[in-house]
Amino acid sequence: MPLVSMNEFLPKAKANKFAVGQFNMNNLEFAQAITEAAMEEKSPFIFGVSEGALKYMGMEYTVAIAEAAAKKSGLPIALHLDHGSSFEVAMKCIRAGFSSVMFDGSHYGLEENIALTKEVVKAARAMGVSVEGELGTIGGVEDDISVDEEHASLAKPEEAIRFYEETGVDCLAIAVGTAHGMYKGEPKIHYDIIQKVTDAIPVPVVLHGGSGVPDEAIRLSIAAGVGKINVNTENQVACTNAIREVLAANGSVYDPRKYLTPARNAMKAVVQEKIRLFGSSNQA
Ligand SMILES: O=C(O)C[C@@H](O)[C@H](O)C(=O)COP(=O)(O)O
Ligand SMILES: [Zn+2]
Repeated sequence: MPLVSMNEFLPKAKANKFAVGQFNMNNLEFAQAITEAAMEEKSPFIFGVSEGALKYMGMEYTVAIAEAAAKKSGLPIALHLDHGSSFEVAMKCIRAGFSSVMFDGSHYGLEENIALTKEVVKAARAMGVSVEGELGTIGGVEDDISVDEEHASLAKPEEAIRFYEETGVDCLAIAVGTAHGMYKGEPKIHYDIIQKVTDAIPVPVVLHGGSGVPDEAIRLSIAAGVGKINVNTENQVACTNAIREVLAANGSVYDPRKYLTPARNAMKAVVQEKIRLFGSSNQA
């Protein structure tokens, strides 16, 4: 199966109240772990690739790995640019084979964010590629760039509704209290904002910063209208902890397969648990 746009599964997610996981791809082992977990769960999923990860893996390898995963699994998989910073980056990804892009204009004023996102939607739609937009500022560390809680700001429902109406994005990330990276305490999620936006627009709300959010908070977010959830840090932590454990037990190991296999298994377990929690098992 070729890579698909998020519109292959997000409308179904919104209608049937489940969420599709965006699991960030940082290297081959991440891609294998995510794909194996999704195959066992028969779940659609999204490979999220940040600009930093793209620089690390290289465009050709990234697209080739995602295409190989789609071909091997037969699952509906979207290859999605995560937090794309410009029209140019989005177009470069689409030309290389990405089936979905996020344009993150959240650091611009509302008018400029709308205008820039509209341009991306117009170009992407012509090529059958789905688009995610973002409104409000999500706290934490995203692709090595840190936004402290003081500068994080919640999305305003009326602005989010207007943003959707004017841009026509396929899903909308809004700041509702989650943050990128692990939490010190528990995140305070504003379900009322999710619900107000969900009731007024036909596309799902996206929850960024999915790592470390308690299961019940995830369930309540999905019930309020979240249809796509991004997870990266939990996989990074699982991967690195597994490697640390192997090397701590045997410092003379030098074959990467000896520590990357447990790392891959640990990430697969994380993804499988998330897929079950999100309710997307057997939705492929
Ligand atoms: O940091 C990245 O490279 C990706 C994240 O921004 C992703 O979009 C996301 O929201 C995942 O959040 P996390 O699970 O808290 O890492
Ligand atoms: Zn994010």
